[in-house]
Amino acid sequence: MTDQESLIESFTKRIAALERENRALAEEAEALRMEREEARAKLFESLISNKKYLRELERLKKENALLRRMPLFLATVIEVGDDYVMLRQHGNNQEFITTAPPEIMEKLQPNSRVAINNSLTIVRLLERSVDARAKMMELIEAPNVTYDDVGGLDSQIQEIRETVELPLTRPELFSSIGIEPPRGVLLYGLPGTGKTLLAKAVAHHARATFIHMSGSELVHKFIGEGAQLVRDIFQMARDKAPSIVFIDEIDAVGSIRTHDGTTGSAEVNRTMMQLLAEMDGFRERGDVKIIAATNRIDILDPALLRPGRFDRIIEIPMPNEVARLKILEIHTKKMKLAGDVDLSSIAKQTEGASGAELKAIAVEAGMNAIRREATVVTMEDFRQAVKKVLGEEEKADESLRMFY
Ligand SMILES: Nc1ncnc2c1ncn2[C@@H]1O[C@H](COP(=O)(O)OP(=O)(O)OP(=O)(O)O)[C@@H](O)[C@H]1O
Repeated sequence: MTDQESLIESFTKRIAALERENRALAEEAEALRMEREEARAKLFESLISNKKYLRELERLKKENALLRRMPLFLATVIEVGDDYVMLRQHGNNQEFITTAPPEIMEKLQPNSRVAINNSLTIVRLLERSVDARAKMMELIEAPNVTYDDVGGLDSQIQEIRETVELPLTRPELFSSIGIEPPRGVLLYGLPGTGKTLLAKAVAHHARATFIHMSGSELVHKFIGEGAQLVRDIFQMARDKAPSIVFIDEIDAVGSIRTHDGTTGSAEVNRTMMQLLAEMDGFRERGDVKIIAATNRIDILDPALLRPGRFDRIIEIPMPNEVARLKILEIHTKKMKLAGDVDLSSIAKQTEGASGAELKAIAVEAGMNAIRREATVVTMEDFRQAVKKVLGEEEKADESLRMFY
């Protein structure tokens, strides 16, 4: 082969290779073009569906706004399942099963309060009311206070055991004898004498839920909501039964002074009427008991004291010397006391001190020891504590005298 011929042959091969390469590139370009077309078609499709979704969203928003404007009803959640909610409607107490949008559903819990529309669908979770209710009451499953923590109230403990504890723990005793179990008691006495403590101890021994509501908070903090809150509290007591509803400062709700004809008094009266209705509705439900407490039995509305409302009215007295010693022993049980500490002599010197003040004396004596960086509490720590706790009160009394 001549040089020229071999040159031609090599060119021909090169041309054939370039042609193959060219074809491959053209095929690749075609595939890319197809892919781009497909992507463009998909984009177009999603733009259309996006528009459709936006329109649907707009429609749902309008519908939602409309639903929110329509009168809504109140209900309390009883049970939450995976895809259902059981509610009890306020007012008619009807129970039913419904659903809620996922964002509400995940926040629902038993006892949440919700707004429902005409078709009984949940449209809102009412956070504020629930918060208010949670703030105003203390709920303890079974308080860890026992009768041993209560000093000097033996006969009162005995009475409250018969009227509150026994009907909760042994209801059959009452039904077999054929008498109606007591529904509740009223404790009255000066501040700090152990009324709350005693109520908690009963709840402990009866293994009952302790629901604490403050009469004065009910009236002063939750203006306009009192009656509803009373209803809610008793509903919760029924849900958490066996339970004890402890109404502290009941005089704030049920005092004779609340009948002065003002708007405020009408509101307090409504709360009081609701309370009486709840108490009267208790006849058949043996597993919810009421313990009410007051420092001012003298101003209590006679309607509350009428027979049949409270089964016993129990006085919680100021502790005498024996009781004061018992209370001091209770509150110094865990303290390291020096050999010279004579609790009986402290009990003698503290005439007129309440249980709460005796506790304050024990705590203050402990603080004195800590301040001295000592490891035991001495009689001198107690002497100073008595002076501080009871002395300050005298000073306070003196300053009050200016107003007499
Ligand atoms: N009899 C008592 N035995 C032991 N501790 C007591 C006694 N009385 C009061 N205390 C102590 O004082 C604290 C306050 O008492 P508590 O709240 O029970 O009084 P209260 O009668 O309910 O007062 P208030 O009428 O002001 O509500 C108790 O937690 C307890 O530590």
